[in-house]
Amino acid sequence: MTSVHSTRTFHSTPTAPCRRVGSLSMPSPTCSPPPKSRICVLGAGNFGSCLADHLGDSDHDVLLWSRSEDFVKFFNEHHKNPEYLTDHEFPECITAVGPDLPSAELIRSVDVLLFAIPTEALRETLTKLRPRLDEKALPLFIFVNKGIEISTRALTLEILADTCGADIARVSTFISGPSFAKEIIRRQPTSVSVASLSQEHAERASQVFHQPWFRCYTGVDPIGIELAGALKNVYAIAAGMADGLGFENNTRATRLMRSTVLITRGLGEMTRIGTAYGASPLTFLSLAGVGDLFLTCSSPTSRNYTVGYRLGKGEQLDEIIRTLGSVAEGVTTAKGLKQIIDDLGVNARIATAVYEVLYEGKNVKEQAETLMNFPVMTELELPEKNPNGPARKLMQKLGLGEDDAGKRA
Ligand SMILES: NC(=O)c1ccc[n+]([C@@H]2O[C@H](COP(=O)([O-])OP(=O)(O)OC[C@H]3O[C@@H](n4cnc5c(N)ncnc54)[C@H](O)[C@@H]3O)[C@@H](O)[C@H]2O)c1
Ligand SMILES: O=P(O)(O)OC[C@H](O)CO
Repeated sequence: MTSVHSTRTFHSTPTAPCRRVGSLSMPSPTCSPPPKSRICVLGAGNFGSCLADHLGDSDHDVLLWSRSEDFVKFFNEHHKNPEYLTDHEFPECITAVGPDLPSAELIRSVDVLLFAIPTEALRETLTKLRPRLDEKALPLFIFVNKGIEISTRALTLEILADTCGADIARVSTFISGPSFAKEIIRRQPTSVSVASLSQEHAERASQVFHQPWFRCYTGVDPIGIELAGALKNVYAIAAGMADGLGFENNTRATRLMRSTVLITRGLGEMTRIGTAYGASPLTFLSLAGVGDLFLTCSSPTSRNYTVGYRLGKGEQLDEIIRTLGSVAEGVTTAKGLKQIIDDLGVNARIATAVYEVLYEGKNVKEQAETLMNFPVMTELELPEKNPNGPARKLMQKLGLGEDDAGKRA
């Protein structure tokens, strides 16, 4: 078995921090600052850009890869992103690279590869990167996407195993939690879940990101963390739909009441699906679980909530996607999730209703009425842990046994 990352020591040049704190005045870190790392962020959309900015501020050397030649030129000249977060001025220590994917030489020179591209684009990107990886000097792999691949229903952990192999997947790390790019860029306090099958790698990734304004909490249930991040987007679409419908009264208090019910019922549903899948039910109480669900279901800043809201107002999905200007992963995830729900035989009425609006042309108002007309039901039910669930099969693909899965879930 290849010893992934074992030969790698992080760059640790002790330089004076070039930290710029945004609108919020934050105290200096109480812990010692993380060693300076060289990081390549893949994806220069909203999230890749804001994380590059945060990491640059945290005194790391940052390369920001984009597939657009125009972006690379514009960014390096003006230190601004021409398409996303356009008002923000980025620190000069961030260099844009691209449009070709990072070369083997560039990858050998970095400590961290941070992937901030949509889930649907990952398989292709990782497949192309694989031949450029030097197994003796692999960087730390970190992923922040929140989705399920439509055609395979795979989580990123599985996409990674398929494209880069189990050794890399076992030590890759997933960051998820309530975190809007627009707020991170303004240094609003943010806290996230950081999970890997390897606690050591989750801790390393956390050291790279952790600051008083960006707090990291580690865990070893990446399957649960990935599911939570992907599923909350589907419930955010549902919450947006409910608010878009308005039900005659759309005061803030009424909207809050609607989203509170959806969040609570959505959390139960997410936890049921996750448990049947083989994740730990506890993971859905994390920042990536209920934390992100609360944020995304109750904020118009969310693109997924916005998709739902505009559907509730009667707009067509094609038109919403065409004009959104950014990815809403809940739309594709709803499709993969529907297959997972059917395979697992889990009761997931909200996610199913969202799927039927998005892909079967069902009417939003009728779906809401159907949900509200279901008879009395047991409020909380958790399926038995499924010993043959998808998580177990994924663990086997990663060369890990039942005991390993059991310890984590
Ligand atoms: N924006 C947020 O607040 C936020 C927060 C947490 C997580 N995320 C997650 O981060 C991921 C990226 O989101 P975002 O907000 O940056 O989206 P975005 O739409 O703002 O940007 C997506 C980026 O990915 C690139 N991209 C798309 N397809 C690609 C392909 N085939 N190959 C290479 N690059 C490709 C685009 O060019 C763009 O730079 C999503 O999975 C999202 O769920 C976003
Ligand atoms: O804008 P959304 O709906 O993709 O949500 C962004 C983040 O996932 C919120 O944590």
